[in-house]
Amino acid sequence: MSKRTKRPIIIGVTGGTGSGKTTVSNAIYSQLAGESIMILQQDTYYNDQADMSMDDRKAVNYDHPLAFDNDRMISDLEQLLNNEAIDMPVYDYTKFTRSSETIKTEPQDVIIVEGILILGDERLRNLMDIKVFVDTDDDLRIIRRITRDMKERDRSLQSIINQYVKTVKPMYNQFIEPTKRYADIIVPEGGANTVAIDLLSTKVRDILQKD
Ligand SMILES: Nc1ncnc2c1ncn2[C@@H]1O[C@H](COP(=O)(O)OP(=O)(O)O)[C@@H](O)[C@H]1O
Ligand SMILES: Nc1ccn([C@@H]2O[C@H](COP(=O)(O)O)[C@@H](O)[C@H]2O)c(=O)n1
Repeated sequence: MSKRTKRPIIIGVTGGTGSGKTTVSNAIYSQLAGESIMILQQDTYYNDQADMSMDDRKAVNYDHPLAFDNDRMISDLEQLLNNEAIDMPVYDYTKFTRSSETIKTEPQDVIIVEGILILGDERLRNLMDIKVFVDTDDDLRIIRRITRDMKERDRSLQSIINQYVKTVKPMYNQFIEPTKRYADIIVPEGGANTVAIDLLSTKVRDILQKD
């Protein structure tokens, strides 16, 4: 596989929590195995909260645009676009902050940018070639989130319900759902939508082959 000389292709994949963004991104990644491709998750760019107490960290509204360090994410993306490696942050949900380690990440021809609020920032939108909104019913999303957060993010059922009612749902309605209008493609049902995943992978392969 030879590397392209052109600017990398950036695909933005957004949608509410539990909609299937990670599943869709991983499916596109797998379909394009053999190509030069990487995934950059917005979650790893949550603000660094190492200096805050655990109680204060738990009280943060993680579904508000100000919870993210978009400046760093944009600067990392620009570095990748300039063909430079980045020190990608690592996020630890169980500690509610970034880990002290970073992962040295080389630039790739295809960059999938995935996260709940990536289309809310015009600077991020302007970097994307294809913008995808994964659209899944709210009831399915909360069911999936409960299962996942109890298993993978060390959360209790009660804490998930409290957070959902207090911030996750209202912020989705206020900040995330309205970004659907910026999407080029709306994918119902997320990872189960193999037709949409095939179409997206074919489109990206097509762009790569034309260069
Ligand atoms: N179509 C599906 N059917 C059942 N479970 C799913 C489906 N898609 C995703 N999941 C599960 O739901 C959870 C959330 O999916 P994920 O892709 O991580 O969503 P997001 O990244 O949007 O939060 C994960 O545990 C995942 O395995
Ligand atoms: N410390 C944190 C950080 C984020 N969250 C929640 O994660 C959601 C976004 O990630 P998805 O994979 O579900 O899209 C977001 O809704 C935050 O509420 C958290 O609970 N704790």
